[in-house]
Amino acid sequence: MREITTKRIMEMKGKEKITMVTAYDYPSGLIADKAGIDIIFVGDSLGMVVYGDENTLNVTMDQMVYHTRAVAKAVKRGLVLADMPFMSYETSVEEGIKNAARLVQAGADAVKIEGGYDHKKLVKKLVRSGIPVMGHTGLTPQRYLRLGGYHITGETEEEIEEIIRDAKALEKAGAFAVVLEFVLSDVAKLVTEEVKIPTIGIGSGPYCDGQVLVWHDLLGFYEHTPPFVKKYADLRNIIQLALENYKEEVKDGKFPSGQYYWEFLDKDDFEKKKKRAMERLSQEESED
Ligand SMILES: Nc1nc(=O)c2c([nH]1)NC[C@@H]1CN(c3ccc(C(=O)N[C@@H](CCC(=O)O)C(=O)O)cc3)CN21
Ligand SMILES: CC(C)C(=O)C(=O)O
Ligand SMILES: [Mg+2]
Repeated sequence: MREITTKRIMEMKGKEKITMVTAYDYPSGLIADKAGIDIIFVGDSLGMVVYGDENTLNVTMDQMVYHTRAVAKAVKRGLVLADMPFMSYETSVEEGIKNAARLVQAGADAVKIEGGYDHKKLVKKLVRSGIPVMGHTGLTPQRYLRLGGYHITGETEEEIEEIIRDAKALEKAGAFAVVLEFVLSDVAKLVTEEVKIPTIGIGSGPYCDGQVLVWHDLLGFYEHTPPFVKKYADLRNIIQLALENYKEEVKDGKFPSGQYYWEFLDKDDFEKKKKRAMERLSQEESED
């Protein structure tokens, strides 16, 4: 059992801000855990930031299982959360349960689904089966085609109603928290006040109970990140400089220098062994 449980996350509401970051492999899981992040999240943003797709719709259960396993091996303290990918829970409650179980068996402590009200039956069944669930409302990227892109949410009264309805349905069904993605901050504040479960914001302002960002965005791997991202490091530039340096040193014959390779100390010994090896080779060649 890891130190951070869904129970601990729920108790943090109103007391301590919840921190969450995505991770997709062993080294990122290790670093996020060592940094003391509360929730280490294998998001389906995987499809975009790791696999280079323009949306998250091509991510498969097999990919989520594979990446969850790598992250789970690294994380000792934080809560490991895994996204349910597109069409892994929409077809039926049974399908959703089966797929959530695969993520748990790969090492996830909880799963996240997009939506709330539409999936209350699934959430209830998962929680009863022992699988903690996080919901997700506001901008739901798995509805990319219907939404026609990634836009801010909560501007109309219908949208405000839908976001609150989702959050309340999730709370009632037993979800332990809800992500509010790209929601106007006034609306995110209202939702945070209206439900007892923690709200975790991304692009939704400071009134949420916690914050989540995508690994590649906050570490500066891209030029084009969503407008709500603060870049805490410029790793793309650091990595590019390191690679250019490596390239130059190889081209100039500076790498590898003495400390990075090994040679015979006794050159006579080498000459003897070389002679015998070469003789054996020409013997074999004449036999072929
Ligand atoms: N790397 C990454 N970071 C994310 O935060 C993230 C993903 N990928 N993929 C899934 C969703 C999609 N997200 C996004 C992506 C782009 C915008 C964005 O650029 N919005 C622009 C244009 C919106 C419009 O066309 O109206 C904006 O200025 O708001 C917002 C949220 C957030 N999520
Ligand atoms: C943007 C976050 C909340 C997400 O769902 C993901 O990274 O997949
Ligand atoms: Mg996601």
